[in-house]
Amino acid sequence: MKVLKFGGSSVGQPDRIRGIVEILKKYYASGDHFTVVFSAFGGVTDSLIEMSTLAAQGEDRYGQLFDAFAERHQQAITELLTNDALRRETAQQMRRSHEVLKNLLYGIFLVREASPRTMDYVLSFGERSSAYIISQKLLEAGVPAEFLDARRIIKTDKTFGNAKVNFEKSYQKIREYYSEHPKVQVVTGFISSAKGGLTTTLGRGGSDYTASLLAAGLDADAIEIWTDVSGVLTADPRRVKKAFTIPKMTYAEAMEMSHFGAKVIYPPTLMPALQKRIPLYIKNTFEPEFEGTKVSEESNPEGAAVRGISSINNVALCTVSGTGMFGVPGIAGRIFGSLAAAGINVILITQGSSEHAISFAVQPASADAAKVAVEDAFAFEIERGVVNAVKVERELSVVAIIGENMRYQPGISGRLFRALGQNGINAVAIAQGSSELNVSVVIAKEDETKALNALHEAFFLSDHKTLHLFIVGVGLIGGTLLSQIKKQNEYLRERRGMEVKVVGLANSKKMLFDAEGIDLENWRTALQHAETKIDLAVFVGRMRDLNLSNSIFVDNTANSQIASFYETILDESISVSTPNKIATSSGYLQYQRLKNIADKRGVQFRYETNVGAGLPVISTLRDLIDSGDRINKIEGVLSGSLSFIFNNMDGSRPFAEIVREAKEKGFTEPDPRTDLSGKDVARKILILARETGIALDAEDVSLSGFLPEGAMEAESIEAFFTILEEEAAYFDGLYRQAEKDGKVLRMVATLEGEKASVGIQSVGKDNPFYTLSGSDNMIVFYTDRYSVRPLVVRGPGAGAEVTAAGVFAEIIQIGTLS
Ligand SMILES: NC(=O)C1=CN([C@@H]2O[C@H](COP(=O)(O)OP(=O)(O)OC[C@H]3O[C@@H](n4cnc5c(N)ncnc54)[C@H](O)[C@@H]3O)[C@@H](O)[C@H]2O)C=CC1
Ligand SMILES: N[C@@H](CC=O)C(=O)O
Ligand code: NA
Repeated sequence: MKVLKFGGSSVGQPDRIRGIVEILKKYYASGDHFTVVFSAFGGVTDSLIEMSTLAAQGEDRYGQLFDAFAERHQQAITELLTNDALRRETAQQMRRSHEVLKNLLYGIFLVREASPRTMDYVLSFGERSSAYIISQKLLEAGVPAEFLDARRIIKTDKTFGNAKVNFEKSYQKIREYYSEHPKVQVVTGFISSAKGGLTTTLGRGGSDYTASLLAAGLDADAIEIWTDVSGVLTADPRRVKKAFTIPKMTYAEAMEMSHFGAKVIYPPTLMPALQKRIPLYIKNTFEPEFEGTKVSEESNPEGAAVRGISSINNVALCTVSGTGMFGVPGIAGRIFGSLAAAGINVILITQGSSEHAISFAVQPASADAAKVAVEDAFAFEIERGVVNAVKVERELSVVAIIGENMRYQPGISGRLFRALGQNGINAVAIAQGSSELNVSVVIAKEDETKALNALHEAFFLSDHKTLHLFIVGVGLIGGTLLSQIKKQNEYLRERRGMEVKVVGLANSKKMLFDAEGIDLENWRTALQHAETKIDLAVFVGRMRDLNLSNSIFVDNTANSQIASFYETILDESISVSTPNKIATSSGYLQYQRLKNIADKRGVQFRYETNVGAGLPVISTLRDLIDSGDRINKIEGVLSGSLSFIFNNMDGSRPFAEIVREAKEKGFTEPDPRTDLSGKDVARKILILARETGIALDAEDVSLSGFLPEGAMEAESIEAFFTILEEEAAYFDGLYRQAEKDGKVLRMVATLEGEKASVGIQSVGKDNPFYTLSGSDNMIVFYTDRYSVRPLVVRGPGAGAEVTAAGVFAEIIQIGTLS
């Protein structure tokens, strides 16, 4: 025997009922024995409450509500039943029943009173109507169904509104009734009766309770709760898009999930079934083939540690503290005794081992009453200053991870707090049940959704996460990065379980946001037509307000203003990845500060492409240092554009033309003067010095350039090119001089001890830099371990594809770390 229950919105409309009838026909055909419980049609219970409230207030508007109620049921009969005789009979029976309700409401209207006892009677019309109509429909569909008014079998006391069940008597009645009625019983949920035939109701979740009582009374094999969601999900799908159905969970886990807000089942009412260990299935009326969730006593110590994540959206945290609490027995008893006496429900309790403070969370509406209750109880101590006034903090949420297997697996809390920390979410209070069934953390309410998503990723999708990118600068590097992301997204999704979403985009004119991810097919047009002018303060504000997990800010500009926002961004616990060298090569203190803020916030500040573009230069240096090597000297060709230019000088073309080509190939900075002056190289060796641990500033790098005097005074890039053209002979002379000696020109940067220098050199065949070609960079590390032969990193050190790829790889690394 199985007990099925269909509730609320899954019995909202006639076509949904037809779907349920299909499900039940299959059951019947399969030969299974079953009985089925129905709630009132969706919204009906609320409207019954409203009409009786209006009637009790003497408002004759109740009549309109009643008419709509009667009409809705008649309509359902007309739409559902096709057999004329059956339809007429059903309609008539309903009219008779509703006539009673109408008289009842009139009575309420006359005496201006709807007592709980009367209310229960009024409410019973909801379930009696739905179950009756559906039983008739089943009959018509060929299922030998029979309407059963649960008042005949479920017996309670007279606590109207929330009656206490007399289990023995009810079970006996259930067994008797079912043994005498072999047809498929279609039962009213929620309603019951007390001595004298008085109608009672079973309180919140009442129809689940009815199913549970029937199952216990009949020693059923299973209960199926059919609803409009696909079982119990790993998290609330409205907040966590990637939530998925939990296939199996224990009763204890299900209870814990529902305590923390998962509204799918209401376990207190399921107790009778749980006591008899009857497994419970939660299934979706809209997806009947889907397995849903099985709740039973089977535990699976091998399975995932965390079963689900849940939250309570709005709580207040009250803290009782004071020196007078230390080592004094009975304090907790008095606090919670006073709350119980005031009828205040406590959601969560935490106590520091110092015993100086006890905090508890309550519904915000109870916070003031809780404060008064506890302060009254401790009036004497408060007066003497040994206990402080109760502190109340509001606008908080509780998030909880739930699972029986947590007790077998160490490191769960570590993962929990790491996920929260990396997303800048502060834990206001922490509680862990000693059963280890849940760990709850109180956080700011505004962080709730982000926390749920971060935790969901950390526990369920460790091989699946979404990175949220905010990209400023969509020129050469930024634009290339976007097309690389677009091309690679599918691979990342499928092979790395990583979704890269660009949620913010800006150039020097406009900015654009889409929390669902900007379409990378059309971003150019979308950005061009975006409504909002660029304002980086506003951009950063949006990042903060969107509050998305795994947010990364990517700066693909060469702009110093953008760089000046890194501090705020990192402080918001958002990682930064950038090819822009401004922040890392400006003031040393600011550079240090950014690194420290990133450390403090547990986020990443990364800029590998600052030196050698996509080549692994900074990471190699870090690895050497971290593993205990000592850097004695770094020597390098660090400019891709200068490399290209020198490698292409052969006396046949004017210098300016080669520089133009370097610019067109995307090797130069947006302003090529930065490259040609040697400034870009100076910045790079400065960054390497800093990474090595040497506190240098830009003016400490000695730079000797090779441009003719006055060239850098050019007022624009074009004017600069004109000078380069005019000075063709000068550049040709440089080349010819080197060539005569069998040498080539190289701009070489050196860091030795604490001295950094940059200058042009003519190098011969014996020099390792001689063989470089194209836009090659070469960085040579002389260290204690690499002393006889140095460690060398070499390859193209500029260009759109390699640089964007370096940024992209860095983004993925940040994502993997978070
Ligand atoms: N080209 C290369 O090989 C390498 C370049 N880099 C660095 O990459 C960065 C980008 O270079 P490119 O893409 O060539 O520059 P670009 O000039 O092509 O693009 C710059 C982008 O930044 C935007 N932008 C500028 N100022 C802005 C502001 N105030 N607010 C918002 N957006 C602004 C522009 O609209 C444009 O979209 C530079 O910092 C450069 O040093 C680093 C390594 C290699
Ligand atoms: N303009 C730079 C690009 C890399 O930072 C260069 O030429 O090396
Ligand atoms: Na690099």
